[in-house]
Amino acid sequence: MAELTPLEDALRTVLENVKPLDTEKVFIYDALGRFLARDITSDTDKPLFNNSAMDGFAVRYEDIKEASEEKPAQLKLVGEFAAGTGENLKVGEGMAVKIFTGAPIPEGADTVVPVEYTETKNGVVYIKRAFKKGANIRLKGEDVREGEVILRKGQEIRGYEVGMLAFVNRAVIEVYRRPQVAVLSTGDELLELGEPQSRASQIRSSNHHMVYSLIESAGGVPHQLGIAPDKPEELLKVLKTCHRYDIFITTGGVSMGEKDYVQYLVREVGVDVKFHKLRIKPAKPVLFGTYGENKLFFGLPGNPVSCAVAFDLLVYPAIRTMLGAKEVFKKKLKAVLTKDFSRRDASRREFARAKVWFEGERALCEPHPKQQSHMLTSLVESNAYMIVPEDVKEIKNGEPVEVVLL
Ligand SMILES: Nc1nc2c(c(=O)[nH]1)N[C@H]1C(S)=C(S)[C@@H](COP(=O)(O)OP(=O)(O)OC[C@H]3O[C@@H](n4cnc5c(N)ncnc54)[C@H](O)[C@@H]3O)O[C@H]1N2
Ligand code: MOO
Repeated sequence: MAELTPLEDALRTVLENVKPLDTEKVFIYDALGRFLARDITSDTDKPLFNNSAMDGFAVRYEDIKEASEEKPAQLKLVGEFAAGTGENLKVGEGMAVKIFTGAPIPEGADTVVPVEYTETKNGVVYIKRAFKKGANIRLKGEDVREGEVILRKGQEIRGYEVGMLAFVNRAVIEVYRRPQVAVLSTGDELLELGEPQSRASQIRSSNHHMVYSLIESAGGVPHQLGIAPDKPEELLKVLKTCHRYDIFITTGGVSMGEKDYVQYLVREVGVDVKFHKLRIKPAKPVLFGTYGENKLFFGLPGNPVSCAVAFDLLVYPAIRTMLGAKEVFKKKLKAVLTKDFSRRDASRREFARAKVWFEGERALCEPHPKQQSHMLTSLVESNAYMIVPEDVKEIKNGEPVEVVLL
C-alpha cells in the first residue's frame, strides 16, 4: 500500500501553494467577515473636541472644590449646552452651564458635575459634592489621534470594525477578494434533494450541500455543481470547468473502488497532484493538487463525516488564507476527558467527534458514541474534534486531550 502522508506534511503542502487573493473595494456592510488589505487611519481626533461624559453642569473646579451636602456651592446658571449645538457660552467665576452628554465643554469650565449631585432653584445651581479637576470630561484625541492607524492590514471586519469605519467616515474599504469555490459530488448511487428514490441502492446525497454551506461559513463564495455520475466523459466535462474557480472540490470517488475515477481524470484537466492519502482517521483518501497559480483542487472522501473532517482540516485553512486571514486554523484547546476512550487501530491520528463544554475554567470533553465515518449524527451532536495521537490506543477518564473547536 502506498505511504500515507502525515497531516503536517499535507498542511505544509497546501499552505505552500496558497496565498491571499487580489483585493477589491467594497461597501463596509459587504466587508463583514473579510480581511483588510490596507491599514485604516482616522480622519480626525476622536473625540473631536473636549466634551461632557455626563448630563449635568459645566463648572470651574475652583468654585466647587469644597462643595458638600451641608455647604453646597452656589453658582449662577448662565445657559445651556446640548449635544450637537455650539453656543458660544463662557463659564466665568461663580457660573455654571447646563450641559448634556457629548456636548462641547464651554470655555472657562474644567469640570462637569452630574445632575444628581445638584439642585437648581431660581436660577441658582446648588452643587452638593466636590469633584476632581477634569472630572467627567472626555478629552479631544484621547481615544484616537488624527492620522493614527486604527485598523491594520489583515484584521478581520466584525460589527465593531464596521462601527469604527463609519466613525472615521469610511464607507468603502479595500479587502481581499472572497475565493470562488465550486463543489461537485460524484457517484451513480447519489440522489439529489427531492428526487424520488427509484432503486433501493440509491443514497440521498448530503455532501455537496454540506460542503456548499461549509464553504460559505468559511467565507468563500460557493458554487453548486450538483452531482456527476461515475461516467468518465461526463465527469471530465465538469472537471474541465475548474479554471473558472479558485478552488474546486469534489466529494467521493477518490478511494480504491473501480469507479473511483477522480484521481485519474484530474490529471487530464491539468491538476498537479501533490498528495492523495493521509495518515488520519477519518478522511484517509483526500486528494490535493494545484492547477495553476493559486488554484487548488481537493478531492474529498465520499463518507460524509470523512468529507467534513477533510474540509475542516485542509480546505478551511486554504479558504482563510485566500481571504487574507492571519489565523487560518480552527481554534484548538486543551480539555479533560470525562469518559474512557479506546480504539483497536491506532495507526492513524484520529479526529473523534466530541462534545466540549466548560465547568468553571476547565474544558471537559466527551467523545460521541458513534464514531464511524458514515454516521452524520456524530457531527450534528458534536462541537469539536478530539485529537487521538498516532499509536495511542486508549485515553482514560480524567486525562488531558487536545480538541479542535467546530
Ligand atoms: N478497499 C478499500 N476501500 C475503501 C478504503 C480503502 O482504503 N480501501 N477507504 C475507505 C475510506 S476510509 C473511505 S472515507 C471511503 C472513501 O471513498 P470514496 O471517496 O471513493 O467515496 P465513495 O466510494 O464514492 O463513497 C463512500 C461512501 O460515501 C457515501 N457517499 C458518497 N458520496 C456521498 C454524498 N455525496 N453524500 C452522502 N454520502 C455519500 C457512499 O454512498 C459510500 O457509502 O472509501 C472506503 N473504502
Ligand atoms: O478515512 Mo475514511 O474517511 O476512514 O472513513
